[in-house]
This record gives sequence, C-alpha cells and structure tokens, in this order.
Amino acid sequence: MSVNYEQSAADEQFARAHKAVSLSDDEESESNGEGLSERTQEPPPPTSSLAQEFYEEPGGKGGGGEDETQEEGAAGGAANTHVVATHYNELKEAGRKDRQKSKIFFMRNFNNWIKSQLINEYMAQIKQQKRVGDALRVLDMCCGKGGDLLKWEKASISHLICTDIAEVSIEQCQRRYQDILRRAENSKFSNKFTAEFFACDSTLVRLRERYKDPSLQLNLVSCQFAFHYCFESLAQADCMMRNAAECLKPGGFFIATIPDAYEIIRRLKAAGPETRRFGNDVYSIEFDCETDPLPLFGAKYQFHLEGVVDCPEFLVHFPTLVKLGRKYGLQLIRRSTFSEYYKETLPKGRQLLQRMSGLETVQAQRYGSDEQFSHIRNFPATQRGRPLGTLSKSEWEAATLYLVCAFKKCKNSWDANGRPVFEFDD
Ligand SMILES: C[S@@+](CC[C@H](N)C(=O)[O-])C[C@H]1O[C@@H](n2cnc3c(N)ncnc32)[C@H](O)[C@@H]1O
Repeated sequence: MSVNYEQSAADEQFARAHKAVSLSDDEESESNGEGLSERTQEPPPPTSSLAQEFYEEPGGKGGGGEDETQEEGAAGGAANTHVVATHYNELKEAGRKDRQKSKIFFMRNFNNWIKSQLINEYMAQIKQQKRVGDALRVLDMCCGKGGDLLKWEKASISHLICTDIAEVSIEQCQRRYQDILRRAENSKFSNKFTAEFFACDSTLVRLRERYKDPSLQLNLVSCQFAFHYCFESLAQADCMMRNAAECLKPGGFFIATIPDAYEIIRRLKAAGPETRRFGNDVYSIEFDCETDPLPLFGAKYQFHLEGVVDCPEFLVHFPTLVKLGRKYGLQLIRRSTFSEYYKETLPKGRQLLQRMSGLETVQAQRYGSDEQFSHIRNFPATQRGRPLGTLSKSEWEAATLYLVCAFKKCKNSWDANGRPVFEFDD
C-alpha cells in the first residue's frame, strides 16, 4: 500500500489545529501569512486524534479521543536531550576491523553514500548559482564525530560550522578537522577550509548567537540522521527549524535525512494490534508513548541499531515539518524515501557506491543458502551464477526506515511591522 504524505485534507485540519499553538517563543514575531500561529476563538481539534489520522496510511481508520487537548505536545519539555547527549558521548568509536565485522557494515556505508549523493546534489546547485570567488559556507548541525568532514572537503567549501549536543563528539570532530588540515599542507589537491566548533543543544539554543560572526550567511545547512530529536516538543522543533533556516541565503538549501514516520507506523501496525515493538536482528523500535492515538510531538520510541544507537527518538510528522519550514522561509523541494533516492541517483552515483563499499558483493553459493539474500536468487545475473552487489534483508529493512528531504530558502520582503514576507514559488 502506498503512503501519501501530502494529504491535503489532513494538512488543512492540521493547520486549523495549530492556529491555537504558538510556534514561536516570541508572540510578537509570529505572523508570517501562513496562519500557523494566529490565535483563534475556536477550540482546536484534539492533537492526538489528528495525529492518529496523520500517521496512518491513506484509507486508514484514524480517529481518537475527542476530549484530549492540543497543548500536550507544546507543553512537553526537553526531558530527553540529556539522555541522547549521554548516549552519544559514551559511544565508543569502533576501529576499522571491528567496523568491518559489524552486521551493519555495508548499511552504514550505504547510508554514507546517500549522504554524499544528497550533499553533492545540492552543492552542485549552489555552485551553479554562485559567482567566482564567492565564499561557500556550510552549517553541519548535529555533526557527530565529523563523519561528513571529508564530504565538505571534497565539496570545496570555504567555511564550516560544526555543532552537536555531545561534547566528546565535537572534540573528536575538531581533531579530525585538524588531521585534514595537516594532510592538506602536504597535498596540492586538498582543499583547505576554515571551521568553527561548539557543543550545544540545537533544539534549545539559538545557534547564530554562538557563531564567530552572527551576521554570516550560509549556503547550505545539513542535518543528517538527527533532526527527529527535536520532535520531542513543538518548542524544540520550532527552535531547531529556526536554526536551520535563519542564516541561510535566499537560494540556499537545508538538507536532512530523517526516519520516515509513516513507514514506522506501517511496520508497527503490520506487527500486530497489541504490539508496541518491531524490528529484526539489526534494529528495533519500541514505542514508549501512547500509540493509539499518537501525539504530534513527543511520539517517543526507543531506537536500537546494532552497536551504534540505543536511545529515545521521536516521530517526525512530515506536514508539521513542512509547516515549520515555511514559517522560516523554507520551501520543501524534495521528499524521497531512501529506496526512491537510491534508485534515482544510482545512475550517477554507481562508481561512488562501489568505492564506498555501499553494497555487499554476494557470491552464488551464499545467496543460494542464506535467507538474508534470498531476494536476489531470481535476478537474471544471479541465475547465471554471477556475484551480485546488495544489502542483506535486515540491513535493507533498517536503511529503508529513512527518507531524505531538502528545502530551499526563499527570498523575502518586509511588511509594515518589519516582519518577513516570504516569496514561495509554489
Ligand atoms: C545518528 S548521529 C548523526 C551524526 C552525524 N550527523 C552523521 O550523520 O554522522 C545523531 C547526532 O545528533 C546529535 N544530537 C542529538 N540531539 C541533539 C540536539 N538536541 N542538539 C544537537 N545535537 C544533537 C547526537 O549527539 C549525534 O551526534
């Protein structure tokens, strides 16, 4: 069954419900013509009942308790960020040998390839727009240990801002950057770029106030495998979106990889009516919150991924993400599941995928006997006994929990009260 995120009827209902919720910490600066944050006399429909409809596949039954209130999401605090920070601070970086032995070695490479494809796609567009000599500035929000530093180097950027809630990760990221600089000293081909690093919670802190130059303009903001942490509450999601958007130049992009809430709910339902947990031998998801009905914010689950993640995460309700983006001048230009993005970008990215070992080469004797590779048994190449590049079933199930999305920062004029009026072109 297909899942449609652009449910316009549901979307309208959502917009009406959110007229009663402030999407800003500053009541004065809310109105942007989107009608998102106006106060209304009407009592809002219950959040949870709305969420139930939104998270379901089209044609699903929806509905829920009529007497619950809209406030629960926004009122929820940032109770989990310290748990997340501690988890990532304590995460030991595995050596190369251990990584190669991991059950998700190829999936991690595959995910890394998806990030490369996404970064390359939007950097290419930025480079087309820019004039020779213009600086190329990037914010890597929730950068972790700096897994994307080499991608930024290859993209020939001029300045990078790296920030993450986990101090230990930021320190490691900074050390990796110093290594890149040292290598660049001895190489004609490396690209040197300046960088700044700081640890902070992007869901609670206004990042621009921490930049060396708070007036700086960014070309690209990237938030990989992390934006979902802000969906703990409306206030946090609003803060994170403002951080993503406010320093972007018009024409700049915000790109992200996030879990696909509809896919998660589809799998939860497929697991059985009373079930709160599903997964396989490499990942599991267990809901900590009420699942029937689901809240719009704070839809919390425990995510476990073999050896690398074990902490609370939150469903990202996609229409809400889009609305929040528009509040800050970001227009959605791409939403693709990993599976779709893989198919779309493979023709251009095949060589890179090979170089990054994003697929496992499986020999004939193995796919004949191993259930993890039974899906390729009937491929023409494998029928002729040839080796084939693929991911194990378990890894593919984990990888296809995610989607990529991209937003474009729109130009704005100013209204009589000095508020931005964004010029969306859709
Ligand atoms: C799965 S890791 C991804 C790291 C990196 N973006 C990558 O793709 O390799 C998620 C990262 O988000 C960071 N994070 C989680 N919540 C955060 C928050 N509220 N503010 C800033 N960083 C956060 C974690 O510390 C962790 O480094």
